[in-house]
Amino acid sequence: MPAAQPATSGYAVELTGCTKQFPTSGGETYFAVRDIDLKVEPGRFVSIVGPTGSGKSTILNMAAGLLTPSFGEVKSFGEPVAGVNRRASYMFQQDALLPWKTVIDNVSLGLTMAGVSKAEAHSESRRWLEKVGLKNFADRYPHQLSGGMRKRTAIAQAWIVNPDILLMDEPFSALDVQTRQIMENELLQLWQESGKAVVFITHDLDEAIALSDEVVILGAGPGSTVVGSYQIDIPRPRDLLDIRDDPRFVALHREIWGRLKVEVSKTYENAMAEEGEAA
Ligand SMILES: Nc1ncnc2c1ncn2[C@@H]1O[C@H](COP(=O)(O)OP(=O)(O)OP(=O)(O)O)[C@@H](O)[C@H]1O
Repeated sequence: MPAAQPATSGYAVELTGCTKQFPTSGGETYFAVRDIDLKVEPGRFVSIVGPTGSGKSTILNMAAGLLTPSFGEVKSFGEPVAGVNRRASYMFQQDALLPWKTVIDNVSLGLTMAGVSKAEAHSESRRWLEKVGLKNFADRYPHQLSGGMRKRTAIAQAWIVNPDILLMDEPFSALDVQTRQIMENELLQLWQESGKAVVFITHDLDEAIALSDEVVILGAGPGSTVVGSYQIDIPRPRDLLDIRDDPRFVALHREIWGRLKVEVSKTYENAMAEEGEAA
């Protein structure tokens, strides 16, 4: 199995002064994010929350090495990220399961692509399928799974390669509320015993507070920047099914939402103004 690479010095993810601009169809430049500083220590769970279009996915893509910043620098464990960040696995909102492959072959993919034999990859996949409660579904195809089961498969697929960093872009947003809370609990259990860094994007402030050690807030775009960073000092282990009644959760939610709602309102007002101009 590919062992986790030795943790060299530095943060698991470190963005310094990162700006990303895109060309617009009118030949102008659009600043998605500006001067982003983000530091994620190894083993920490950090969520990024912000209004729609504030650049959350852009930041995650820069951490993954899928996008290069226009200005600034991205490092992972002290090394500049050039090309795909090999220390990280990525989990998208839409899972990346291959419909023509069984669950076990989907989970094995990262290992077989790394040159591990199919027998060994299957044996490791079975261990992971047991961990995520899918051991009796190894021979099913993705279309035969519920939404929660697909997410469990995607989690096993991302974790089996033993990355040091998990980059998760709204992984549970398509699930119903109950399944989502169960998946969040399962993710936390896996993460707690793993020592991996997680960067988690969500629109849902409840989810961000419940899961994280730190919640980072992005401001309204264009040219979004980090407008707040909050340490979530709710003790672990946490039971996510009851955490929303915890007085500390309620207090943190009030404080962070007080900041976030200003940015959400600005985004809404900007969108209305643009619609007005276009009319
Ligand atoms: N490849 C691209 N070309 C041009 N503009 C882009 C590109 N990718 C992103 N953008 C723009 O950059 C801004 C930030 O996009 P991004 O998807 O990172 O935001 P987000 O916060 O993840 O959005 P959402 O919450 O809606 O998922 C948006 O205005 C988007 O339209």
